[in-house]
Amino acid sequence: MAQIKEQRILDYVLQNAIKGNPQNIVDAIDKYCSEMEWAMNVGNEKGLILDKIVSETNPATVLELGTYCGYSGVRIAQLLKPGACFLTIEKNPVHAAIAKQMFEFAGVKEKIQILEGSSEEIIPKLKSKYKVNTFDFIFIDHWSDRYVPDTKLLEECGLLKKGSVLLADNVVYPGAPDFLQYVRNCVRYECTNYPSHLEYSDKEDALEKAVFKG
Ligand SMILES: O=C(NC/C=C/[C@H]1O[C@@H](n2cnc(C(F)(F)F)c2)[C@H](O)[C@@H]1O)c1cc([N+](=O)[O-])cc(O)c1O
Ligand SMILES: [Mg+2]
Repeated sequence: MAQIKEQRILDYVLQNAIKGNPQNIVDAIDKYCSEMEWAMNVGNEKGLILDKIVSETNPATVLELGTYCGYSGVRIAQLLKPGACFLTIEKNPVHAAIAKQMFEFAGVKEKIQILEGSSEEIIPKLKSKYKVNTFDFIFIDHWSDRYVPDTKLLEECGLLKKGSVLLADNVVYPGAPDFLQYVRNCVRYECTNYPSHLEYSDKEDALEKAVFKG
């Protein structure tokens, strides 16, 4: 038995999913986490909402905060047009190593770059070090107490442009009340709530979309 849950999820995928088939890998993670061990992947119910919003946005530049095992990274990467730039920030080196292997197995490693470190240290360097101008789509799925400070940091660093789409997971459970309060009361965002359920659970949860108005 692998020593940590995230390694067991990766092992299950490597042994049971079809290499180079992103959707099959996503389905395998969902099967393992619904039948064997719960894990904090966005899951399929919220994942289908994520897919729809990514497809509608058709982003050329994507940022994800909170890679974890790479589940949402694989979901998003398979929807991106050729040449799109996808950066994902992960603070935990063990999670980053697992996600890297997940992306390799899924065949999306050329589409997505894992940046290891904290958001507060990496976001200010994105323009200079990673040649990013602005992001078309940002998926926020890290610690909920970082949602507001990181959103403000993205604004301050000039990484948002008119029409940039921010999509935040878990705004109901575990909850991000200060984020909802911030984006819903700020004239610079147009917000939409997408009620759903917590992954692999019947608990209520929701995604919040906040479009930056410039
Ligand atoms: O805690 C949850 N998510 C936190 C997610 C955390 C993941 O994001 C990474 N991170 C931390 N900082 C950064 C950055 F980017 F700042 F560097 C990245 C952490 O190392 C971890 O891999 C969660 C919890 C529940 N739940 O039901 O408890 C359900 C969910 O869907 C969840 O996402
Ligand atoms: Mg989440």
